[in-house]
Amino acid sequence: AEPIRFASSATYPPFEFMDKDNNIAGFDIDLAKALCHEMKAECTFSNHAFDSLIPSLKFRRYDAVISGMDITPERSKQVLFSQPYYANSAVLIVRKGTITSADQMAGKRVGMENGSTHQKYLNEKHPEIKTVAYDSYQTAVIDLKNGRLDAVFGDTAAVNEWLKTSPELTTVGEHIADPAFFGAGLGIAVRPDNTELMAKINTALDAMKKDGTYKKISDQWFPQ
Ligand SMILES: NC(=[NH2+])NCCC[C@H](N)C(=O)O
Repeated sequence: AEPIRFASSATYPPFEFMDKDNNIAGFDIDLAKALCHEMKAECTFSNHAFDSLIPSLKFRRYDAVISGMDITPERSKQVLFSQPYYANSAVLIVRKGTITSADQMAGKRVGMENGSTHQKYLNEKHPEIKTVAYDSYQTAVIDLKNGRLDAVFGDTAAVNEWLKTSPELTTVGEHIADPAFFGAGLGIAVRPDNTELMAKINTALDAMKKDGTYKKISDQWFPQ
């Protein structure tokens, strides 16, 4: 059988990142590997810029995208999403002792990844904030630390991971989960005509949610 080629943007721990041995790793990767085991399929993984994932999926460079990707109405016009596999929310981070409340954000420079739902949300809902687009969240966080940005806006689970290694940063304001922008959770995407693969993925997800495999992987990456 042909392998299933998965693509991710591996700059977003704990979802996907390059580990110290330069292997792609993370919650999404472990989940995809378990899915492939369940589907009795061979899987490969590759790393790309986040904003190229959907266009290259359409060009058949790979078969599926798993990349901390929100299931949004807009993306659903271009790709077919699986059932949600993770419920998320978004939050702002700043350097401690700078901004203390979300109502101080007017005119501030906020970084986020190009093509992300966070970018779209801020551009549409908060035109008073100056958005700065980055190739990857990793670079945005570096610029927040060195003062080129006032804040970074990202998924809560990813933000929590950055905070672990950046004691000088902290969250500010509420967690945002507006479904019009952030959808119904994270999903795996395939081409719209690939209903066969999607049916297999959803069946495998159901089985893994039922037999405890999903919980085991989730507990490992998101310890309570
Ligand atoms: N692997 C990544 N870099 N993912 C970024 C995802 C950001 C956000 N959850 C979105 O769907 O737009």
